[in-house]
Amino acid sequence: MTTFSDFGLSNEIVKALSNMGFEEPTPIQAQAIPIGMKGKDMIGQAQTGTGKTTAFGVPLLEQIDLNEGIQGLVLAPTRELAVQVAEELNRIGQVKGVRTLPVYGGQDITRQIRALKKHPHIIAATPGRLIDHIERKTIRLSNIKMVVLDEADEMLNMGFIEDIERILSEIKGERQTLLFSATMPKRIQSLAEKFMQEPEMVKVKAKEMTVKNIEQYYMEVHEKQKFDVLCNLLDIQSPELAIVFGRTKKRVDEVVEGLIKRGYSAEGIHGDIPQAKRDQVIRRFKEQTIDIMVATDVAARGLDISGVSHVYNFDIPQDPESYVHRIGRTGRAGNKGLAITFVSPREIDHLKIIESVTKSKMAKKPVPSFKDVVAGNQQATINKLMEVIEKEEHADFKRVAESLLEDTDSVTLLAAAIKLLTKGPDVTPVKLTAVEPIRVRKPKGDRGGRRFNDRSRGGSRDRRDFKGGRDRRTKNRSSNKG
Ligand SMILES: Nc1ncnc2c1ncn2[C@@H]1O[C@H](COP(=O)(O)OP(=O)(O)OP(=O)(O)O)[C@@H](O)[C@H]1O
Ligand SMILES: [Mg+2]
Repeated sequence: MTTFSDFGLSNEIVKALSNMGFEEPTPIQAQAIPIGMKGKDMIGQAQTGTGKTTAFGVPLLEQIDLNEGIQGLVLAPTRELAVQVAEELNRIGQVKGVRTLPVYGGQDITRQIRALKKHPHIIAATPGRLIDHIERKTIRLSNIKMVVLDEADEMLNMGFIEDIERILSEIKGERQTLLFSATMPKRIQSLAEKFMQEPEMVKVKAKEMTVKNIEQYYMEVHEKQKFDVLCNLLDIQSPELAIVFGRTKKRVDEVVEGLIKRGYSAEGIHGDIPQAKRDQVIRRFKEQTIDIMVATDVAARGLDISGVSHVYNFDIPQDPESYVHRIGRTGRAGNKGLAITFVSPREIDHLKIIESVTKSKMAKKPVPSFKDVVAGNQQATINKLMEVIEKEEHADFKRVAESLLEDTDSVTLLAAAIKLLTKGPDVTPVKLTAVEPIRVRKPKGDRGGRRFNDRSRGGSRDRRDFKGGRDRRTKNRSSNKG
């Protein structure tokens, strides 16, 4: 068995990894850490949830000299991801004393400037805000030894290329550049050629782009039925935590509103929601104060939230990469997960393209019948009853129960209790604006498909959703949006 100590790491880092419960390196870690430690440039690809953060984090942390300034830089496409990467690097780096600071748009810049004065060693940033700091001279990149582009392909999709170029041009001298993602569209090649020196390709071989421990299904659902089917599934499957992906910000808002009307605890996250609120939603979701998070693709990449048992694609994703990343929010670090994609009848061709590019098959699952829903709700009640018994929360009620049993038999009493506790069909009206189905557009003389690999030319994605929200750089710097 390979262990982390086989890589010639410092005792502090080995200890930190063991404190985190990482007993052995994952395949991408086993391949990437030795190459990273040699100082080589690298392109790393491995499936979602397989530990890419630690794969680049360890060689990065090992290079840090505690007496120097900012020496490492991780760029990420979204603000939440920058925060999460910083958290993970801080956990691994703490025994050694390495400090990582997240720097992202939407957060008070003076607060960031104050934090920068405490001399972090590594910055995990979204490109737009980092450029703000470079311009203000509150961050200097002159000592940078290593740059990591996490979710590099997504940063390209979002049009961050110029920002990245600008940032890298600020870094003089020798630098090691790493580029990581679960998906590597061909376009990455040009990025690599431009910014990297003879990069090693590290790819964890897998037949499918998605991990095996995620069960994948699709349901053929008419637009108008989607909301009721979602509610039924939530009742039947009672996910520990669920992420529901919708196509647009408006869609997310409407689904959240509908879910709340029907009594679910749900909140939304998308690019127009103020950063403080976005942070709060993520926090509440992690703490399981809410158990459903409805999101646009802003939450599709990199987020690692334990307990996410179900992903529902309320709207089918625009492209195969998005599908891979969305469903990859479940089934992480070897856990099981379930992903269900709603497909309207006219989107079946689009579904086939996703299946063929990702080389994974989604089994068709029938929409739940009325009987399934009733049975599901009853089962949920029974689970709740058994949980009370297990936790011994019923002691105070024993006396009442005994006195009730003097006049009524136990089966009758229990049946009445189950009836009372079981959720009936909730038909509270919910209004959703219909979205157009995604159609496969076949270019002349082409059977379609391939072009979906290359989103930069596809252009069908709702870009408006990303403005500001995904830290896109805006012209108006003073708004501090990027
Ligand atoms: N060696 C290890 N042993 C056990 N758990 C690990 C190990 N390495 C990482 N993990 C855990 O696995 C989870 C997923 O890791 P990470 O977020 O780095 O995945 P990823 O490959 O970057 O996924 P994505 O493509 O979705 O960004 C995290 O909770 C992390 O703490
Ligand atoms: Mg990641």
